[in-house]
Amino acid sequence: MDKEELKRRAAARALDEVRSGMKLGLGTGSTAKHFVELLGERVRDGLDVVGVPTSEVTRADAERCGIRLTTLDEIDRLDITVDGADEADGKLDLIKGGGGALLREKIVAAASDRMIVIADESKLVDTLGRFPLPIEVIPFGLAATRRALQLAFDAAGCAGELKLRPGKDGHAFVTDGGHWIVDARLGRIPDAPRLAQLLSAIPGVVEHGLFVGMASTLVLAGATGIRTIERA
Ligand SMILES: O=C(CO)[C@H](O)[C@H](O)COP(=O)(O)O
Repeated sequence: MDKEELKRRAAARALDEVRSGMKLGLGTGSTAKHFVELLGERVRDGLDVVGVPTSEVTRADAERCGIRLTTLDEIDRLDITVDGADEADGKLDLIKGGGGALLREKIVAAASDRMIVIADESKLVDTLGRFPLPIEVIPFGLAATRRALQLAFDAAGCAGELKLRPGKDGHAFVTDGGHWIVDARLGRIPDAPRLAQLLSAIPGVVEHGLFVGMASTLVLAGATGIRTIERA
């Protein structure tokens, strides 16, 4: 089956959890975009929800689909965030940020009672790390931040090359928050919670793409059907 069809099926399954009156976090990426489009169809049929987008791209998509939007300055908590992931393991820890929206995605997920992750089954891995780990950094002092990152990788039992993410214009990719992203090719992250802690302690790191203990449900679509994994 076509991968886009699998992503849409996972998105449709997450939509089953949505009720009128809910406040929703709207993720970023090609899978989350399916959710926004399907949600838009339901809104046109009368579903009353309000959303907080996790990127300017998702904001534009949601507006185009007629979804009412708000901000985390106007409301306290969200009922559910629905977002994609670059990788997920069996404990529901994630790598996110392939689309560069990890900072807003993490802020929105942290403000949500539930985070439902939607993906095709190729995103499920035994150990995180095959997908390069996105790390959002401040441009100032980048070389010092890179050295601190390598020390953190050593301390967490992993190693790998760091690459500044290029943008379309050949310069560095700039996030919605005005920062840069370095992608760490680690191959294998043996202890994601430990690495997450070490990365969060580096002054030049704004946020990193390890989402540890945040997802409540993982919806995986495969050729044989939908599998749902709940946090233990
Ligand atoms: O974290 C993300 C964006 O920052 C996305 O959720 C992640 O990259 C997955 O994207 P896709 O659904 O296109 O595979």
